[in-house]
Amino acid sequence: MSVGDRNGKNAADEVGPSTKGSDFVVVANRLPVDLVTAPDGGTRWKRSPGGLVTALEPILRGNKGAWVGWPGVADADPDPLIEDGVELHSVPLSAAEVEDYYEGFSNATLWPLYHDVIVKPVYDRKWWSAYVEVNRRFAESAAKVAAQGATVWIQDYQLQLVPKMLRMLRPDLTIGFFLHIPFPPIELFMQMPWRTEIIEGLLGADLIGFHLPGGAQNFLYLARRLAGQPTSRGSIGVRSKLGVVQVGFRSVRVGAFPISIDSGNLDERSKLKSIRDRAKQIRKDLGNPKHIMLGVDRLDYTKGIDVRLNALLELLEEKRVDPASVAMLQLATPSRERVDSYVQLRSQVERQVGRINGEYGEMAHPVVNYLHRPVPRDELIAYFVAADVMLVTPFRDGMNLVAKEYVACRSDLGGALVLSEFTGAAAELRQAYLCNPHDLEGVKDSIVAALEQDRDEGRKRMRALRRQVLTHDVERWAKSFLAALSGGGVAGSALIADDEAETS
Ligand SMILES: Nc1ncnc2c1ncn2[C@@H]1O[C@H](COP(=O)(O)OP(=O)(O)O)[C@@H](O)[C@H]1O
Ligand SMILES: O=P(O)(O)OC[C@H]1O[C@H](O[C@H]2O[C@H](CO)[C@@H](O)[C@H](O)[C@H]2O)[C@H](O)[C@@H](O)[C@@H]1O
Repeated sequence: MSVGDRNGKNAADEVGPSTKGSDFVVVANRLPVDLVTAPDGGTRWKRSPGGLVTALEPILRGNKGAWVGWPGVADADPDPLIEDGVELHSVPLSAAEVEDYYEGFSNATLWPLYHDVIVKPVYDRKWWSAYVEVNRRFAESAAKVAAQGATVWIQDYQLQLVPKMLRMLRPDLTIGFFLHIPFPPIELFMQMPWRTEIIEGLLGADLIGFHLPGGAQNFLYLARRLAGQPTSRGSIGVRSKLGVVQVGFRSVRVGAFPISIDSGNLDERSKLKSIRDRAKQIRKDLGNPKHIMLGVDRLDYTKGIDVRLNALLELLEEKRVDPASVAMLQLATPSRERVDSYVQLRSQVERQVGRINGEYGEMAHPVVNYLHRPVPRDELIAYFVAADVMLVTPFRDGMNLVAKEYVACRSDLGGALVLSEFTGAAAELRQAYLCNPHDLEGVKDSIVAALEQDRDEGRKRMRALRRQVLTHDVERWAKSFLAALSGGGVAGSALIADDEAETS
């Protein structure tokens, strides 16, 4: 489905946006579209249904829904597309805004700060101004699109000021916010020069969702401390026991809603003969090694790609792994390529791959096969089916959907998952080979344990992992958040003010 070309509309989609507005609006940094080059050389917009879109599409369709977001390219402003009752509204960004709001404040300030300061966050006043300005534009766009009394669901760290801005423009709306990345420990968040503005921005929502109870708990503390609002005490549960911040007459609820994937669909696709055959072919192409190890990530310093490569190098050096018996495949999707730390990471990873292959590879048989590009969905599923050991070793990750995707694709109960304790997924996938990415010896031991696992032990682990992933899919995530937003869920009771909190 196309979304209009760069300068005009696609004939099929020449329908104006709804005049009364939408009853359900998703606001996210990105629109679910890609700019593609057509055979005639022209550029066109094509829908790109990621996990979030898949989860929300039925709700969007059933509720005269709309999606507000940036089309992902500087200065692009495609006309609204309407299909099956879902409208896509673009928020255009200039090249300077992409630099200051997206690459700068979002991805060189917030991203590293919220990921345990793995690289040093940059605090730049110009970037902050751009962040405020772009958040205002998103809020204004959502305010125009939403019908009277509509529900608006704002996504992620790029848009933390939108809840408050939108509430001021449209007090009639029900506003939800979900943070897809970790909410940092209090002492790290306190570095942020604009910390109070961010907390107050989020408090414009009626419900603020995090992946894990710990993030929600950190937020409650900061709402007391920085915004001076009384909050509930008591622990927050997973999809239960919500916390409360009292903001004047409004009760803002805070909870943990771990995201997931369309696990049923992956499970089904992974059983297709075409995918099974492709998995066999991949093994053959890799020289029929005894073990295939796989990494699938955006090329991001949070993902610990360097950790697993270091672990593999040492295992080869120590002869705990035989280079003739393993092949590793590392897929690394290019990401945020103009941000310094990402440029450096790419050189580092490519140096490590070169070193391992230089020392341990054979002609036409490298130990590490490295692809710096995204691969088509079915090809990725075939890699998951082929991989004996899946390596997921982030230093910090909000959830990590790749870990869940691998499990969903293993209906054969084969394979083993090595998973960092510092991912959101580790809270649910307890039967993985869990490891601490800061402890290289521990990572090496986990890899060896996964490579050498007994077949029955492996099947037992995979069965338990699959039970979790297949019963907790992305639809359940969306429904549980939206049910809580519309008034469900158990709120914490007693409120606690900052001065009491300090002494209790
Ligand atoms: N090289 C690749 N080719 C295709 N899809 C990829 C590739 N790398 C990552 N993905 C997909 O991108 C998504 C990444 O999600 P996740 O693991 O949660 O991390 P993040 O959102 O931080 O990148 C997954 O759905 C994964 O399958
Ligand atoms: O939009 P980009 O800058 O290209 O980045 C891609 C997305 O990365 C982040 O993903 C996070 O969300 C996942 C789903 O909740 C979660 O599993 C993962 O741990 C997070 O890192 C980011 O949060 C998105 O906004 C980006 O679009």
